[in-house]
This record gives sequence, C-alpha cells and structure tokens, in this order.
Amino acid sequence: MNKKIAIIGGGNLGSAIAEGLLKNKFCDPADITITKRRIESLKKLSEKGVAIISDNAEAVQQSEIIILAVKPYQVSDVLHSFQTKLTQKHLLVSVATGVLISELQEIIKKNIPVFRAMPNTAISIEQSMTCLSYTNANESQAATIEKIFSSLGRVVIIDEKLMEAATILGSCGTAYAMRFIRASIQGGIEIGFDVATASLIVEQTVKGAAELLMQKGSHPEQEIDKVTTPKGCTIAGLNEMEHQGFSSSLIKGIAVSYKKIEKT
Ligand SMILES: NC(=O)C1=CN([C@@H]2O[C@H](COP(=O)(O)OP(=O)(O)OC[C@H]3O[C@@H](n4cnc5c(N)ncnc54)[C@H](OP(=O)(O)O)[C@@H]3O)[C@@H](O)[C@H]2O)C=CC1
Ligand SMILES: O=C(O)[C@@H]1CCC=N1
Repeated sequence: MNKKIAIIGGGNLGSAIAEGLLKNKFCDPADITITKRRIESLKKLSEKGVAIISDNAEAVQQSEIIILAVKPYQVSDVLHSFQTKLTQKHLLVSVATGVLISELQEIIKKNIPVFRAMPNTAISIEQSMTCLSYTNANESQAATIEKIFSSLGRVVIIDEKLMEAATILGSCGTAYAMRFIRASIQGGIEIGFDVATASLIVEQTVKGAAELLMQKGSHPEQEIDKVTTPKGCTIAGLNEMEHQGFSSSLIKGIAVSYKKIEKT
C-alpha cells in the first residue's frame, strides 16, 4: 500500500487499528501516524516504528488516509483543527459513533470522499467485523478503504441508515459476548474447574460455535438440535436459562443500547 495512514485519536479503538495494521504488515510502520494530546500512552506503538505526534494538522498533511477515532463529542473540534489541511488527496474515514456523513461534510466543507467505518476492538488481532458506508468515493477509493478493513477482519458495506444498528450489533457486541464468556467461566468454576481451565474451555467452545455457523452457514437452532439429547442435561440447562430470561434479556439489552445511541 503506497498511501500513508493517519489515525487521529490513539485511544482504545485508534490504537487497536494501529496494532492490527502492524500485525498484518499492511504497510510500513513508518507510514502510520497516530495522534493524541497525551502521547505517553502510545510508547509501545512508537517502539514498533509508528510515528506518534500530538499535532493533528501535521499528521493529516503527511498522510492520505485519515481515520478519525475520537469520542463523538470531540469530532467537531478535532475536525475543525485540521479542516484547512484536507485536500483532494485525502480519504476521510470516521469511526465515531453516531456522527453522520452529512455532519462530517458540513464541518470539512470539502468535496472529498467520506467514509464511516464501524469496527470492533478485535481489529487489533485482524478479527474485526467492520461495517462501512461512504459517499463521494470512486471505485478505486472505495476499494482502498475496503482493502484496509478487509485485511483486519470481515467487511460489509451497509446503508448509512443502518450504521447505528451496526454499532450496537458489531461493536458493542464484543462487550456483550465478553459477558457471556465471563458468566460461563464463573459457572465453570462453580462446577469444579480452576479459572485457567474454565477460561480455556469456554473460549475455545465459543470460538468453535461461531466457526461452526460461519463455516457451515447453518442456523444456531440447527446446531443446538445436534447437542440437545432428549431428557439430557443440555436442554434442561437451556430451558432454565430461557425461564430466567436469557434470550429476552439479550434482545432487550440490544434494544436499549440502540435507543441510547439514537438519543445521543
Ligand atoms: N471502543 C470501541 O470498541 C469502539 C469505539 N467506537 C468509536 O470510536 C471512537 C473512539 O472510541 P475509543 O477509542 O473507545 O475512545 P478513547 O477515549 O479511548 O479514544 C479517543 C482518543 O482520542 C484522543 N483525543 C482526544 N482529543 C484529541 C485531539 N484533540 N487530538 C487528538 N486526539 C485526541 C484521546 O487521547 P488524549 O485525551 O490523550 O488526547 C483518546 O485517546 C468513539 O467515537 C467511539 O464511539 C466505535 C466502535 C467501537
Ligand atoms: O459504547 C460506545 O458508545 C461505543 C460505541 C461502540 C463501542 N463503544
């Protein structure tokens, strides 16, 4: 890749993107610049050859692909701080939650390609699910951005009106899955395993379950049918989980997260 990448906002997600790009050797570490106001926390990335600075305008001037990864309420100020440096060479990619492409365009006041990307933190290990929407990009510009995120996991192009739903399902989804895993580990300890063994069993089991669906293209309930012996322990436990509101609590949680994102 002969384009330089600036990540504006080296927090949880910005750093995870940089880590992923280093891990898969997508580009030379020196072709990545990452910014934040207090740069001390980016020491590890700096040691790997990534340029770390606090001057956003300088990072933008040096790069072609700009990934904006600051908190939603910081987007306006941060974009204004480098708006004058944006030129036709730039592709702007925002990962900020709830900030519309039209709002970004209103601030930058330039007719450049604008993308919204919604990855998750597994991007640091090239296992993100990233939803993408864009405007003003030609085929080759869209392909460039798709290539970056495809190198860091799976990508789906969606209508921007689904971007908030994508945030909940794909990005917040990492946290929901972690809670399922944590609860299973706690259950595993209660029935006799030490924490390390319980963690290994749960992590590999969850990974295997997801892979089964992805590789076979089957529905979860088809796979459940293969596990539930009549009068057996699986169905007894599953039914008790449902009596306690398992599926319902997940669906309700997703709906509440979505309502929250719509309000902000
Ligand atoms: N975390 C996640 O899993 C996901 C997050 N998102 C979205 O991505 C965005 C970033 O989230 P997240 O990484 O969690 O947030 P963080 O708060 O961890 O990261 C934001 C970073 O921006 C930096 N920052 C703030 N002001 C500036 C500035 N003026 N110039 C340069 N850097 C600045 C902050 O560092 P400092 O204060 O030192 O400047 C901070 O490290 C948010 O909009 C979030 O909604 C989307 C999908 C998933
Ligand atoms: O919790 C949040 O608001 C952000 C959006 C996706 C992940 N974190």
